[in-house]
Amino acid sequence: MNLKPQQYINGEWVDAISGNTRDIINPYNQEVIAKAPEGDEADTKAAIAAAREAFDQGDWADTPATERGAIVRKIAELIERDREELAELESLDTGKTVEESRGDMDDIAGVFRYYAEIADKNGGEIIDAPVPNAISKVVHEPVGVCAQITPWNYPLLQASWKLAPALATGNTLVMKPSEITPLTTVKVFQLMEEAGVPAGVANLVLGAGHTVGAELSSSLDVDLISFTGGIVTGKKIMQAASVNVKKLALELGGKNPNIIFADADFDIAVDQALNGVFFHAGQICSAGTRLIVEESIHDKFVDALVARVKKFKLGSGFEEDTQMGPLISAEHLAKVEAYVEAGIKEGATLAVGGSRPEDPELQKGFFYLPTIFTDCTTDMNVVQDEAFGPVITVEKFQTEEEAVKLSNDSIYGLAGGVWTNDIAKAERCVKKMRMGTVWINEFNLYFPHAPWGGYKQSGIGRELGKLGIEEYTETKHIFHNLKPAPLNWF
Ligand SMILES: NC(=O)c1ccc[n+]([C@@H]2O[C@H](COP(=O)([O-])OP(=O)(O)OC[C@H]3O[C@@H](n4cnc5c(N)ncnc54)[C@H](O)[C@@H]3O)[C@@H](O)[C@H]2O)c1
Ligand SMILES: C[N+](C)(C)CC=O
Repeated sequence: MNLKPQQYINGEWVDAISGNTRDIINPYNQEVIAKAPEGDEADTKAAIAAAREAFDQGDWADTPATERGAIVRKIAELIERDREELAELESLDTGKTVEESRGDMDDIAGVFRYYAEIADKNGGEIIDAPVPNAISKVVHEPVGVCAQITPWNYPLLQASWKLAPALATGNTLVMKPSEITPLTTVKVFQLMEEAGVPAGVANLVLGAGHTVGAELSSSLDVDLISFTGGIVTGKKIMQAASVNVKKLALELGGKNPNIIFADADFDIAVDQALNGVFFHAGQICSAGTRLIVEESIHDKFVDALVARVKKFKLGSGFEEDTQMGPLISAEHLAKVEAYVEAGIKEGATLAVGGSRPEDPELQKGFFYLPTIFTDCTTDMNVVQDEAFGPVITVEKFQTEEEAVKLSNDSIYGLAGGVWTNDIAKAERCVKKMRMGTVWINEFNLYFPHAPWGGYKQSGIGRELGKLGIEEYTETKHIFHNLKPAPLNWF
């Protein structure tokens, strides 16, 4: 690996002020692939000061949006140029297959391109004011200094959803990637420098959540915090951010229902139900881990899933025939194991999986077998809690109303799916499903043009699409009286 992970503060590549480092581990074999600086509060304060100075004294916010858009477009081109290197880094760091990482890199370049194109199409509007001799206009301005905190499962993809709109709209920023998967974010900051992002505009601090993340959340010099990660952390950030009433965007977890009606195309629904969960070993916020299957096809459907799951090829993300890689860390593996054990104790039936694989080749990695639980009911923790691993729970339903009711019985509201050939039924269901994204005869599809985010405890705000730009702008009303006159009241 050629990359030397460093922090990027005020246009300089630097180690941690403390000199501390953290080992970055390959989850496939536990080898140390890099040593990253372990920044802390001091590094974070320096990065915030640089971003503050660049916003308050620099030219970035006043740079014409077409010019900012051109730089964002250049970043997309550089990502496309270095696609293979980025994909391999992402797979080394996360364990996901290189094929998946290549797809991520294409999505990421697409996000930068999308925001490059709409950077200069966020103009204001003239209001028809209800008073004569006046001009009343609404303009959109950058929010200021943005803190951006990302998780380990889609490190660069989640970063791109924040970086591209923030830069396109003239903000300055400090990004903190997950401390265990910083590599592609470091690389993309190199590309941002090459693309011409001015010093101080985009800063990168590497380190832990309770130090770097907490400092970003509680700083009085940060105007907005955009966070993607777990619900527990999200709540802590929301509390810390109240110190100066920061603008807040939270993309949190999900426990996503996937409803299968008996009239769905059976083979397609089976195939997509598997894809909906087991990509990246289920470590996807929108994974369709909660299957809700019509009773009349339940047994046949589960049998078909189990038969397919037994043939999954687990292994290195760098081998072409690998379908599923390892989990991210020993700690996360232990969490998934505990979740499955708790499910068994609660009375769910293990249809397949439920342990680590025995294959000697896989013993050094954090592998867990794809797992399916049947006989599940909504009162079980295993149905309510996010496993964030390769585990499906299956519930049964008899009527459309029951299926919808089950799907909404959750503190989460990120995403959900419905499989049926009855168009009216599909539309009735998705209208009632309380989630930010709902797919009909599809699962887990996302693209830059459509907004992404959660209802209920899955978050606040939206990324992607035009709403993704709105997160990074303040709206100002300017009223200009062309014929001022005294009121003669006092
Ligand atoms: N809604 C979405 O689009 C989306 C996308 C990806 C992941 N997720 C969610 O992310 C979670 C998995 O990611 P994770 O384990 O990295 O989440 P996490 O909450 O543990 O960590 C996310 C980030 O927050 C930082 N952090 C931790 N404690 C912090 C604190 N006190 N203050 C500030 N920052 C802190 C971490 O260092 C990391 O960078 C899952 O719940 C998943 O559903 C959601
Ligand atoms: C938002 N998404 C689906 C790309 C990743 C969630 O973990």
